[in-house]
Amino acid sequence: MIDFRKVQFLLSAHAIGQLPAPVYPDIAFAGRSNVGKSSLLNRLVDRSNLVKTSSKPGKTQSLNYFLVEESLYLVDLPGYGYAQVSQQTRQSWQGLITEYVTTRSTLACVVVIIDLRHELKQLDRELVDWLRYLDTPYLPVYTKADKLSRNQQMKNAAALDAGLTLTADDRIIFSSSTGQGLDSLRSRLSGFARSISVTPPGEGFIAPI
Ligand SMILES: Nc1nc2c(ncn2[C@@H]2O[C@H](COP(=O)(O)OP(=O)(O)OP(=O)(O)O)[C@@H](O)[C@H]2O)c(=O)[nH]1
Ligand SMILES: [Mg+2]
Repeated sequence: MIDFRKVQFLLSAHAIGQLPAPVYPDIAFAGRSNVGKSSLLNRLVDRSNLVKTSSKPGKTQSLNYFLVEESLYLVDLPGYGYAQVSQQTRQSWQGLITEYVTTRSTLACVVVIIDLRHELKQLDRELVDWLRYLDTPYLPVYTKADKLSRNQQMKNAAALDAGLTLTADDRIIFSSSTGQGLDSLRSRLSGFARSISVTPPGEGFIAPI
């Protein structure tokens, strides 16, 4: 399994042209603004503050790349569905994410992070439908589980599963606060990372003379 703790910040991309060379698989983290994407990333890599989090929505505004163990990129995406930013800003985020997901050939998985406390939101549904349509691998993660009793967790997860037409095996119940679901998350993401082949740096095609 990949050691997610061997991680370093690489770069922040505000345009597709700024992405790093596709020499490792990408795992991207998507979800509504303030759902806990950056917190999940910090828990995944076992750092309290590698990725900046905030109680105010709209914190992450670019594609933030982290490199794990010279083997994998983790990509923190800006959140969607936050009404307090201007229409123009929202559309430029949306445009960047759309272009990223549709063109990044080494995208191994989009982790779709959903708040376990709430009913399924239309934007979450649309994201999952869109990823299915594109045939892009994705992993739903229901987060903030620590805010609910075990009973309520099961009840809410079943409702989200039904809304997304998933079974319990297809998703993970998670908490960044307690670490619930962390082992499953790491092992599923290791599997996704192995599922696509990329050309590692230094092993590019050499033209015959
Ligand atoms: N109790 C609890 N709080 C959480 C959890 N995950 C995130 N939070 C809190 O939710 C708030 C938002 O977390 P972030 O990780 O910054 O959310 P984000 O999705 O990256 O937000 P944007 O970058 O603004 O889109 C913060 O106050 C976190 O402390 C969790 O699993 N449990
Ligand atoms: Mg964030």
